Amino acid sequence: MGVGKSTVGRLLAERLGVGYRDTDDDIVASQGRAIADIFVEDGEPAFRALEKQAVRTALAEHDGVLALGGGAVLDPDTRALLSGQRVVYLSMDVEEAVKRTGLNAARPLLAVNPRKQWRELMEARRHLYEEVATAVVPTDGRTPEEVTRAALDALELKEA
Ligand SMILES: Nc1ncnc2c1ncn2[C@@H]1O[C@H](COP(=O)(O)OP(=O)(O)O)[C@@H](O)[C@H]1O
Ligand SMILES: O=C(O)C1=C[C@@H](OP(=O)(O)O)[C@@H](O)[C@H](O)C1
Ligand SMILES: [Mg+2]
Repeated sequence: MGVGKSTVGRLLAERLGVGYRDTDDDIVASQGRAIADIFVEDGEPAFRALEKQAVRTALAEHDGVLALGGGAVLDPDTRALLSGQRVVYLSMDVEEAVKRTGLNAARPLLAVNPRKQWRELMEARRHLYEEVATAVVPTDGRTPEEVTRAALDALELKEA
């Protein structure tokens, strides 16, 4: 969360001259509610079910760059769908994460004690990110443009 998937995903799509899509945006559009409201009103399991369907639909319909939410990889079927795709894992350390997400109430899982929550989520998820990734791109101390360039290099893709 907060590493720059949505920001860099959009830039990467621009550089490649392909479309961009973000499963969180798809969920917000189809539900007509913010992510935080879905968590509060329906709970996390309901959000994960929507997310699983959103990823499945986007992977079937969309040919370009797709940004996922940080928890999408928790679902084993989603991880299976990602195999055979180019998947970039953007990484950062906890202090950078707190800077990027600190004052933003849009991420319900970081609403209370963000530093501790972020560390715990990463401990639980890091191996899943590593499992699905075909490229790992560190983002600490890099601008979104620099991260995008590093992602293009890691994927061995050229700008359009
Ligand atoms: N490389 C970066 N350096 C500094 N800030 C960044 C960088 N990438 C993204 N951000 C900022 O961090 C916040 C979270 O970015 P976002 O793209 O929404 O992350 P994600 O989709 O991974 O949660 C935004 O305010 C964004 O402008
Ligand atoms: O990591 C997570 O569990 C989540 C990440 C968020 O997306 P970003 O990773 O784009 O912030 C969003 O899907 C939701 O708040 C849950
Ligand atoms: Mg995002």
